[in-house]
This record gives sequence, C-alpha cells and structure tokens, in this order.
Amino acid sequence: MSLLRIEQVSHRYGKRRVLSRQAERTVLQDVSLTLEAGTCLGLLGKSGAGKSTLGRILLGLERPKAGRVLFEGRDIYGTHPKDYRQDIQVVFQDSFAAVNPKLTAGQIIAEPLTNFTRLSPEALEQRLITLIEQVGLTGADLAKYPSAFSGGQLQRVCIARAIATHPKLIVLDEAVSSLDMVNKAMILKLLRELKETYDLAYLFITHDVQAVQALSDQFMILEQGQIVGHYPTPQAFDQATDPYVSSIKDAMLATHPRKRTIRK
Ligand SMILES: Nc1ncnc2c1ncn2[C@@H]1O[C@H](COP(=O)(O)OP(=O)(O)OP(=O)(O)O)[C@@H](O)[C@H]1O
Repeated sequence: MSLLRIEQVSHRYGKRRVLSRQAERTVLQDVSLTLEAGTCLGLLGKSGAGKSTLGRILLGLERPKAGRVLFEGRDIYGTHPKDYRQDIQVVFQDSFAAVNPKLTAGQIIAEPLTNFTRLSPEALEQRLITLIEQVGLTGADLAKYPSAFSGGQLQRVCIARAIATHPKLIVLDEAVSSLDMVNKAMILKLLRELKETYDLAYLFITHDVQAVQALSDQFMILEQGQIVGHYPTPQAFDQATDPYVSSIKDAMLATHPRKRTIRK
C-alpha cells in the first residue's frame, strides 16, 4: 500500500453566485499522484499553479471539491484529524512567519510533543536536546527566541519541530526558497540525511529546479491546476524536454563551467 495516494483531486475557490457574473475559480483539476514511504516527490510549477493548495489539501486543511486523499489507504477527509496529524507535518518558506516570536526555540519544538505525546519533563528536555542537535544547533539554542536566529537557523528549528513526532510525511512548501545558496545547500543536506534516518517521505513544493533535483526521487509539473508532466526518476527529469522544464532549466546558469552553454 502506498503511503499517500491523491486520486483525481479537483478544487476551486469562490462561491457559486446566481446573480453575480463572478465565476468560481478552478485551481486544481483531476490531480492524481502516488508517494511511497521514504521517497521524495518534487512538485514544480509556476506561481499560482496550485502547488500550495495541493499541499494544504493533503495536510487536511482544505477539503477538495472532488477526489480523495488516501494516507496509508484511508481517506483523510473521512478520518478524524488526530488519526493522521502526527504523521503529516509541514515546513514553510518563511520560518519567521511560521513561529510564534514570543516562544523560545525549545517551546516551539515542544509544541507537537506536548500535543501528541506524554513525556515526563525530564524526557521532554532530553528529547528537545536530541532534536535540536539533530538539526545542527546546540542545546543552548533552545533558550533563544526567534529574533536571535538567522533565517537558516530558524528553518532548522522549524525542521526540528516537524520531525519531533516522527512523522511519515513532511510537506516542504518552498522550504529552502528564501535561503542563500550556502544555507540552501546545508538545509537540503540535512533534509536528505533525515529522510534516510527516519525513512521520511517528502512532498517538495518548489519552483527551484536545482533544489528539487538535490532531494527528489520523482518529479511532477503542475500548470494551471493540472499535472502536465511526470518524471518517475531523476534521470528522466534530467533529460526532460517538456517546455516548462526546459524554460526554467535554461533560465538558471549551470553551476559548473563545463556545463555552461554559450547562448547565440
Ligand atoms: N484561499 C484562497 N481563496 C481564493 N483564491 C485562492 C486562495 N488560495 C489560493 N488562491 C488562488 O488559487 C491559485 C493557486 O494558488 P496556490 O497558492 O495554490 O499556487 P502556488 O502554485 O502555490 O503559487 P505560489 O508559487 O505563488 O505560492 C492562485 O490563483 C491563488 O490566487
């Protein structure tokens, strides 16, 4: 059984109004995908393609107008949220907006642990130290407030919060997009290591081709709410001639001088 199956999901925003000409806006149409445990699906698409809407749908935050979201074979919209909340976590692009500035890093990471587990104060403290060290920070950082961290460091705190309850799937919604090159590379390395250690699955939502290639096992292209390309392996994606993939690959300067081509 697959970890996640999205079956013909369609979604639209706005209300059907009899006397208004304002139409409902379809943002996802017949989207289907499958994600196996321990693998990463890179979901690429331009701004407004519907990527984040799909992410919210599989987090249980936005009920689709049609279709099913099966997590371990069970439709999450026919299940009590407590049955999957612990298993599906999210890391957003803007780490500063994703945390309460009045909480310390320790309190931020402890939130899901106190919601979903019953640890003694000593066991909780120990677990927080393990988690913060796992993401490359130190026990002393647990006492710091978000304003004392850089964007890259605070994203590590958000990742520690996301892995705290041993989830099976993490939605990475542009999770490295606002980081500089060095931090981006380090966070991608961390995410790769955590994927191996915990057999984690990721839905990696992005429009960054380089980042998606560093982490993903399969790739999908979403355009105007529809899947317009599916590449089941990194090799297939690398050789893709899809006009959308080509246009974003072309737009990026190749990192290695030997791979750079001179444009006519
Ligand atoms: N709550 C909402 N109400 C109405 N329209 C919405 C809502 N959320 C998103 N939309 C619209 O749905 C479309 C898809 O948005 P979505 O955020 O899913 O796209 P995206 O691919 O994630 O874009 P981006 O890369 O810019 O974040 C957009 O046109 C957006 O304006």
